[in-house]
Amino acid sequence: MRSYSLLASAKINLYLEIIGDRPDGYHELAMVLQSIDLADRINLRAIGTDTIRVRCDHPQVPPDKNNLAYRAADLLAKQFPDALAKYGGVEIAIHKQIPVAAGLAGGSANAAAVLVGMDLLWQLGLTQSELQELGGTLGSDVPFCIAGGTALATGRGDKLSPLPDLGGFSVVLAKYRNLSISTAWAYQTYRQQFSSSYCAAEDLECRRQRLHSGPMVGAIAQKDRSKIGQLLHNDLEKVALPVYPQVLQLREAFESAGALGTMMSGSGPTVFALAESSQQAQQVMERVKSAIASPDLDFWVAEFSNTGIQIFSEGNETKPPISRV
Ligand SMILES: C[C@@](CO)(OP(=O)(O)O)[C@H](O)COP(=O)(O)OP(=O)(O)OC[C@H]1O[C@@H](n2ccc(N)nc2=O)[C@H](O)[C@@H]1O
Ligand SMILES: Nc1ncnc2c1ncn2[C@@H]1O[C@H](COP(=O)(O)OP(=O)(O)O)[C@@H](O)[C@H]1O
Repeated sequence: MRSYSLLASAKINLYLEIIGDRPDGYHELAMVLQSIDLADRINLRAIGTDTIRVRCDHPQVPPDKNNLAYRAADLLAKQFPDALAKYGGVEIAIHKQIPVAAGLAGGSANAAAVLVGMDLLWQLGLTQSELQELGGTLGSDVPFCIAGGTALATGRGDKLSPLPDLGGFSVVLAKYRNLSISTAWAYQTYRQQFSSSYCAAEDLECRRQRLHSGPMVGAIAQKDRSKIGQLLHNDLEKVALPVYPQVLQLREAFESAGALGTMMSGSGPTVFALAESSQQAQQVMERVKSAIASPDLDFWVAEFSNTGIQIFSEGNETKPPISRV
């Protein structure tokens, strides 16, 4: 096969707790990550020359070496020079639906899709854990984006334990179009403000005591939707909401809109709310739209998904991914 088309799912953070510093300079985390069916389309095509080309239809996404999708292809080219010589380079076309720098892991999902797709294109035969090992060198969220579904993520977010699938949840997401939050800024600011309460890397007892993800994991095991809604948590809200009053206002509007629960996703600024059905999600969205009448606010209604990456060979297409509403 000379080309593949893939769908790369966004994620939301149902739970994000910062435990302390890590020797590698990152933060030790406990997160619950969830794939949703808001997805980018990635088309991969073998090309004659030994180059990597990226095209993307989003003005904020660099179509060059800084693109995470490019970096994923380059990583494989360096690891497997014989495959590059045998099969040639690759053209990566990215059709963005996932908003950029939004806390939804769009770039990580694109890198995950390139790793999964090029493994097929170059017939490398890598296992999922080998792909995740490679993905972890590109970004902390990439291993989850390869696996997808519902997972507990620890370490810097790259150590995954699968959790039971949470089918049947709908989710409404909202983001101010021209507002982005840098992940590095969010963690750095958290460190500046809260590092006095961090557990030291070697203090395992402190780390164990700090961890509060148990009730959320229990609620997921029981598929207790209202409990899951109540237990949503994100430590990064503590730095983002005071600095971005429009995100705080959005959170408050969702809080009053009758959803199961609401939270900022990852480093933000996207805010999401969980609903029992797509009908309830639509109602929540309409209430928030009438509470905040801003032309700069974009909304999406999506469903929880149990896959990270979906693969289609050329000509084997399915319904188009979710788009903005
Ligand atoms: C916050 C989260 C929550 O899922 O997602 P996003 O909001 O970016 O989607 C993740 O932790 C982001 O993962 P990802 O975006 O892959 O992060 P990376 O590229 O590995 O790191 C970006 C920057 O965030 C900081 N970082 C990241 C992960 C971590 N455990 N500790 C950190 O301190 C580091 O300063 C790093 O420079
Ligand atoms: N393929 C890609 N898709 C989106 N953003 C990308 C990509 N490659 C690089 N980037 C850059 O990565 C940064 C983070 O984007 P993204 O992954 O969408 O956000 P987040 O880390 O909040 O989930 C942006 O500044 C963007 O320019």
